[in-house]
Amino acid sequence: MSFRIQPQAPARLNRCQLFGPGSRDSLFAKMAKSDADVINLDLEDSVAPDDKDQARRNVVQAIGDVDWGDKTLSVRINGLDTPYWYRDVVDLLEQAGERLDQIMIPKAGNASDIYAVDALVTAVEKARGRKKPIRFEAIIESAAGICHVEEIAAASPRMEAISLGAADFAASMGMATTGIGGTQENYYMHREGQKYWSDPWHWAQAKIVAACRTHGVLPVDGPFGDFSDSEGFRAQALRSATLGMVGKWAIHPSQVALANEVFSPSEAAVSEAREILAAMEEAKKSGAGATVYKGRLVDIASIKQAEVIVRQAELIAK
Ligand SMILES: CC(=O)SCCNC(=O)CCNC(=O)[C@H](O)C(C)(C)COP(=O)(O)OP(=O)(O)OC[C@H]1O[C@@H](n2cnc3c(N)ncnc32)[C@H](O)[C@@H]1OP(=O)(O)O
Ligand SMILES: O=CC(=O)O
Ligand SMILES: [Mg+2]
Repeated sequence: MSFRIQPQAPARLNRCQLFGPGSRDSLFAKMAKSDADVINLDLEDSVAPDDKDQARRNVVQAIGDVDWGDKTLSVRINGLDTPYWYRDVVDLLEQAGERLDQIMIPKAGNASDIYAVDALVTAVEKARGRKKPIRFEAIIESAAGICHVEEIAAASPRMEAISLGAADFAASMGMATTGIGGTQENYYMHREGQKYWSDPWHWAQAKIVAACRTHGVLPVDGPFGDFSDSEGFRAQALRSATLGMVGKWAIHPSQVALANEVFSPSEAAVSEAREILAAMEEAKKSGAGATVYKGRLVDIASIKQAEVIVRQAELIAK
């Protein structure tokens, strides 16, 4: 056991991140009125090359003009392999108001990618006297990104969240699919005439969760492309939550309520967690480190497990 205490991830709700193209400004007010905890205005892959400049102008304007309530407001800039990203950063920080909370860095491949954006953001913040430091979120969506996810999580004190981007990740890995997340037809085990579908995203998700938890960053599941398949979305989100992720993207408004539901602990789960904490308090009085709750072992580790659920419930109740 390391003597270093595992840092807490930022105490903010991140159950659903709703995306919308920066080129579709008619969506911004609808996004602001949604129940998503985080809004991602996109300058990257949902915006056609010819629309990049207009999308950037739309987003700069909307950051100040739209009432975003108490949501975390994030803009996805273009990748560092494009000619657009530096202009995204400079215009956002020079022209958009202090309401902007976060910049999302796509296709992060190593810590130097985060360092490069950090250097530019830091310079413009100082030059402009911006009071609120911009936070970062990154997307792991390449073979390099997943190999270097731990150094990416640790790359800057600005880092607050990391998502898995299933579409670009699949392409970079050479995966034989055009699906964005979810069950893949050909990824199954076979036994006695039956197919048992497995989860090709599992290992990448688990690796992201471990890197994030090591460095106090929020792990988030990315897009689920088939927005007409709500049960598929729910199943994917439940698996992500079980693995330790705190939320999931919505690429259509119909996915917001689903994500909020899955990443909010149920009343039953919260009651059970509180009962476990109470049972352990009783055990402590008699000097015991372990006791029996509903016929099963609970011990000091169970306190930490229960606290994860209670902390999330308290954040939601705020
Ligand atoms: C792999 C990746 O990089 S994922 C991240 C980048 N991708 C994105 O940002 C895409 C985000 N989503 C979208 O652009 C759109 O939802 C699309 C293109 C998928 C579908 O758009 P539409 O065909 O307009 O969807 P649809 O007709 O079902 O919309 C229903 C309603 O929701 C609204 N709506 C659609 N998308 C959004 C959104 N992202 N946020 C808020 N409202 C939305 C529509 O304006 C419409 O509103 P109305 O009932 O008042 O007319
Ligand atoms: O950017 C997201 C992805 O899935 O790719
Ligand atoms: Mg992508």
